[in-house]
Amino acid sequence: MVAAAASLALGITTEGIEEGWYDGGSIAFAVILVIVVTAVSDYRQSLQFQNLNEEKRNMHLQVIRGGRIIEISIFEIVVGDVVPLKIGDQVPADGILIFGHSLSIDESSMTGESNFVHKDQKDPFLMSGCKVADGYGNMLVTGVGMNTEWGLLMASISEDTGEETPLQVRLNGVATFIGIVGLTVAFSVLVVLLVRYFTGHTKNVNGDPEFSRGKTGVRDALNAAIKIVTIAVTIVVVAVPEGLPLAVTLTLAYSMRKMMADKALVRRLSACETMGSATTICSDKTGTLTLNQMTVVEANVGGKRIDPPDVDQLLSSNVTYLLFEGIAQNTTGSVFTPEDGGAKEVTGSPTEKAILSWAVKLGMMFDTVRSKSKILHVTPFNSEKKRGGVAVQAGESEVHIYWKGAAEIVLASCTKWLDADGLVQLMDQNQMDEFKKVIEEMASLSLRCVALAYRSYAMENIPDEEEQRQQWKLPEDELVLLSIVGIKDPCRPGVKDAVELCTRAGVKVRMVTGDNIQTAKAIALECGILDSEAAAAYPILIEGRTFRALSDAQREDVAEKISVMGRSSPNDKLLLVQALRKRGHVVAVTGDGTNDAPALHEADIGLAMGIQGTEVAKESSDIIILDDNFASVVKVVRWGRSVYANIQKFIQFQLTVNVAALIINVVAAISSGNVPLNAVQLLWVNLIMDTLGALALATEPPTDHLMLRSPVGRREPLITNVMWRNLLVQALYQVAVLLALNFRGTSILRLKHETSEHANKVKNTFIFNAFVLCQVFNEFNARKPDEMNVFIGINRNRLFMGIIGITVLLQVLIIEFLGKFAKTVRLNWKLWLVSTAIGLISWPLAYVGKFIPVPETPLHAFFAPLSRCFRHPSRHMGIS
Ligand SMILES: Nc1ncnc2c1ncn2[C@@H]1O[C@H](COP(=O)(O)OP(=O)(O)OP(=O)(O)O)[C@@H](O)[C@H]1O
Ligand SMILES: [Ca+2]
Repeated sequence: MVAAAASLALGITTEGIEEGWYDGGSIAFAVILVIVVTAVSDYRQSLQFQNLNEEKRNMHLQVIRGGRIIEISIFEIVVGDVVPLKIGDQVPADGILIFGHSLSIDESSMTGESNFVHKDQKDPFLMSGCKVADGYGNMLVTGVGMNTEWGLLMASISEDTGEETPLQVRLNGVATFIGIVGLTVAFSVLVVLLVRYFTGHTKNVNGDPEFSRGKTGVRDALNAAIKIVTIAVTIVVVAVPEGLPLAVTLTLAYSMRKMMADKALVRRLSACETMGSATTICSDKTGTLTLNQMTVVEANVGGKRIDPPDVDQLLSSNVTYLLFEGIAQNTTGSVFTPEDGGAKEVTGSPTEKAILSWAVKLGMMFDTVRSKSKILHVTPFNSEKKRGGVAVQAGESEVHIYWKGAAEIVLASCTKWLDADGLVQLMDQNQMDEFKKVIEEMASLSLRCVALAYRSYAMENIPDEEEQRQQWKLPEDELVLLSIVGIKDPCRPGVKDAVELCTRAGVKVRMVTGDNIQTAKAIALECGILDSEAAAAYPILIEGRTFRALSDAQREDVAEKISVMGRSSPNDKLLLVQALRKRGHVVAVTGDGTNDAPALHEADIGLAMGIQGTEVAKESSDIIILDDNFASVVKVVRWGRSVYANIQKFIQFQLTVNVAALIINVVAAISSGNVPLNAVQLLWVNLIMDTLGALALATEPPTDHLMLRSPVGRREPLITNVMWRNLLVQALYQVAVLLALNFRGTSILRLKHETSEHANKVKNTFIFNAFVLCQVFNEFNARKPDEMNVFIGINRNRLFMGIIGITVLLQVLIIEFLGKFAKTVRLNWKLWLVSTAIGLISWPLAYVGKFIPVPETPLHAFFAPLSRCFRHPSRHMGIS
């Protein structure tokens, strides 16, 4: 802009207002164009991010209206709604607790203190934005939106989306490096040109020196000096790759938007690109690899295998009474019976729903059973303990304690069992083995096993005081086994293919599940995580507690081999992630539960489940998988790789232009004192390669090719050897052709018979045109740095074609009609043809160039010893 203003002022004073404004005007215009295009695309990006943020805040939750549980968006919640809360939920509005058990709330987001606050009748106030740390309950909404504490808090904080991703940081490094090279070169050119001019070494068209002391006026000298400065400034502008950050934001924003359609909501921008370099995925089983549509298909009650229709004949009423009471009271789900006699609606977590539906089929009347007894105390289910219990008052002084949870864990606490006639039998070793066999059989059918047990307890042993009762721990020994149920949760269709895709892409898939190890194995075999029964041995198949017991070093060794971890607690997941990361893996982890938060946090990319995931898990995650599907996780990998690849394409394209433009201008400036590409032309080239190039290359959709190579991991350099090769081949070609034209152009182009001034103009215009066309054709090459056919899928990328079209159109306009601004002259059709041919050659050249083998070791590794040589002595000196 300074150069523009200076040359505008000078132009007008020297050549008059009519003619003189062209020079400065066109520079100003070019600069303004660059600024406008950049600003517009920046603005569009920020709009998109806003939409995504809106989407991020749009939580779905369940509320009770008219006794019925319905699902609504958080924006639709109103005062008077009753909201059921369970562990991991975020309190969606301000409200008061109307009933609850062991409910404790993490108010750290409001108060900043991270201790849990117990909520009951004495302290029933719930503030929106807080998390449920334990227990469950119902709250009545009393305030929403801006009328809540949270709303007030949020209004005072504006969200910060200006974070820089690791890729951006790395790119800034590259950009700074290129910028410094550009500055150095520009400065050298400036010095050389100034020296040459003022020592009278430059000749005008007539062959006389342009400057001779005493003869040349101050104004002419100043004019020339400004021109030289303008050239230097332009070289800087060309060299500084300001399009790089733009390309990153463009790619990320484009991918984010497209990923939404692929059911992945990106919470942290950098996760997109990190996901591309993931080397392993630790996936949940339930809901991610399976459908999370659970149904009880096997059941063993009273030691007998039963099917719903003939319960009455098989089981005594005593058994069904205990069973139903245990199921109806020891649950966070519910059954709603519509008044008009429609089908019963069962709600709750999938496991709960399966068990409730099964009991309903057996004839359980949910409301009736619930009203018969009173809940005294609850120990909610969590993934750590893998069981949940409840104490209910059954009679005057009798208390029943029910437990429900992971089958073999509950079974281990049983000392008796209830037979089909309702008689309590002692659990001898034989019977124990019998039940274990039942569980194993169910598990090998890939069923999730849940055991139900109970015990009687005397009322007087339970603390009377409400407060003491809160501290009271439900007894969990000497249980009487009631039933073992096997719940089927089918494998998701498409998961097998997704796993295979990952394996081919060099990304190892590991299953980490809270489920029984046999169940886990059966599902892993089904979806291809384990390829054979034989492979399913320690340590490929491992139980959480075995892994937990290892030493840190052993754990690292074992972690790499693990394919399936069964009966894991959320902490085991964390240990696994830590071990893998220590081994240099880039780890992606999926999680749903509240206790998964640490593992999600620790992982390079934490993926939370959108449907089953708790708010806490979502908040610790980087990406939310909206449909809980493993296949979507794999799509995220694909997108991540595409982000990385697109940036690489753009860098290759841009560096080629940079290197070529710099070399040409520097060589020409130093040898002849003139540059073939002037300021306006260079600005135009800059626009093509920075802004338009970013637009064209950043939005390449991902291809399957991306999933055929191994992940880049943590250490691979941004500019690979393959890219250097492609880049150098093209840059050398361009430099050779254009320099030949620059020095021998008049004879090569048969311009001998023209006046030398015109010949020079035609020559320079031709060089400019050929240079731009080289870039246009090379833009195609940049699409596929490592594939032979650079045109695959080109018709699907409309934006790319559009931008190429616009670039060519503008180039024609500039040469043919805007010659005054760009200092060009019209070219005849022959010259157009020749310059197109020069550009076209870059296609076969790129093809042939790809046969040049490149070393595996990254280029900078060769320089490493060199730079170490330089660094060591100085360090030595520093010490002494
Ligand atoms: N609501 C529940 N009540 C009692 N027991 C349950 C309940 N839900 C699950 N279980 C038992 O706990 C076990 C593991 O639960 P956990 O929450 O750790 O795993 P998950 O998160 O469901 O599975 P994954 O880790 O594969 O996603 C299940 O195998 C089941 O036996
Ligand atoms: Ca889980």
